[in-house]
Amino acid sequence: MSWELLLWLLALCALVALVVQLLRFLRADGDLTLMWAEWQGRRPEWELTDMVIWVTGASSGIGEELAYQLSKLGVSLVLSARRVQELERVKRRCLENGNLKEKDILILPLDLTDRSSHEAATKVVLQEFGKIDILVNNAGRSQRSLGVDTSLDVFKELIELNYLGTVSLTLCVLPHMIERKQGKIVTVNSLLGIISAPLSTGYCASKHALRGFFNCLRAELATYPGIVVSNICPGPVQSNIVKNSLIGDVQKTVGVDTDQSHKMATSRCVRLMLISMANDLKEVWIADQPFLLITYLWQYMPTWAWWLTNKLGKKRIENFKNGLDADISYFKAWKTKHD
Ligand SMILES: NC(=O)c1ccc[n+]([C@@H]2O[C@H](COP(=O)([O-])OP(=O)(O)OC[C@H]3O[C@@H](n4cnc5c(N)ncnc54)[C@H](O)[C@@H]3O)[C@@H](O)[C@H]2O)c1
Repeated sequence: MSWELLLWLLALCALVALVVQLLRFLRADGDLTLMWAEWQGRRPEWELTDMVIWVTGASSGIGEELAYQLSKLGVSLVLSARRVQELERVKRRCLENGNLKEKDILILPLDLTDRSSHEAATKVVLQEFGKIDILVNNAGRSQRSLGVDTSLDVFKELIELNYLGTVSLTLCVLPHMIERKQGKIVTVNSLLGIISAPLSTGYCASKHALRGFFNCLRAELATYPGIVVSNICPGPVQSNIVKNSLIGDVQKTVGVDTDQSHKMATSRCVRLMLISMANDLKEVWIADQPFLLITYLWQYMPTWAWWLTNKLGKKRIENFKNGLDADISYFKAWKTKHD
């Protein structure tokens, strides 16, 4: 074989490898660090056992699914939200399908906006289990209304709940982690804590604030390498978030279920969250396409990203005004299925 042919063959192989990697990248449903951790990293089944894990917003959606997946790992669970009956339902399912016993799950009712209750709640967990290894700040609420049609009370409520409530609970738990020089603070943020979209002015503001707070906190805790501060940033995921979203008035929510088949399955999002926790990742992006690509674009080419955001944003508003899920139909063909 001539040298020239050999070189052509090598170049062809390199091209095929590049195309394969590009296709993999396009089909990924997490950022590259997360995908690497899923492929080569530590398994949640090895890393997260024997831990005390406190999950807020455990009565529905991502928090509920997190409780189910954690209950299979042999941890001690603290389940918090406002509705005790719903938490009891989640606890029953954890006991039926997981590896935990009654004494391993504590139901701890908590309203995140009632900041005066956070210190006492933290004491209850410490009295019950003696330590808190992971705090999962998951409880939160979204918004579906144009900024111009939204009362100031809605912005206030979203900041009180998503931002101040989360910060307050974290500040109650943090001294305990500092004393032990270890722990993980895992906050379910959103891609909307990085990028922006119409109909979510107040929600985006609260999640951007949260990301700023936790990124600074992580820098301040650099002298405690055993304390991990992690931002989980999902794109659209199946849950009750849209149904519970505030519309222009703080007393009003969307209130109805819309088709969610285009969104990532809750179980897949939670599995990737567990991989992130097992590998101490600082920030992860979890989303199907096109949301991941749009986020990369925001990161590297903001001006182009704005062009695309404005195009998709028009569709988002149109969908919502037609009574559909705001994100339902821009790029159905891109959707990747993992479940
Ligand atoms: N589902 C998505 O598409 C998506 C995308 C990005 C980020 N998130 C984030 O994920 C987190 C979980 O949301 P979800 O999608 O599971 O929605 P969800 O509505 O199904 O669950 C929200 C949970 O938060 C709890 N909660 C609400 N207000 C509370 C309060 N005042 N005090 C205590 N608990 C309260 C609810 O009871 C519920 O358990 C939120 O922080 C949300 O911003 C969701």
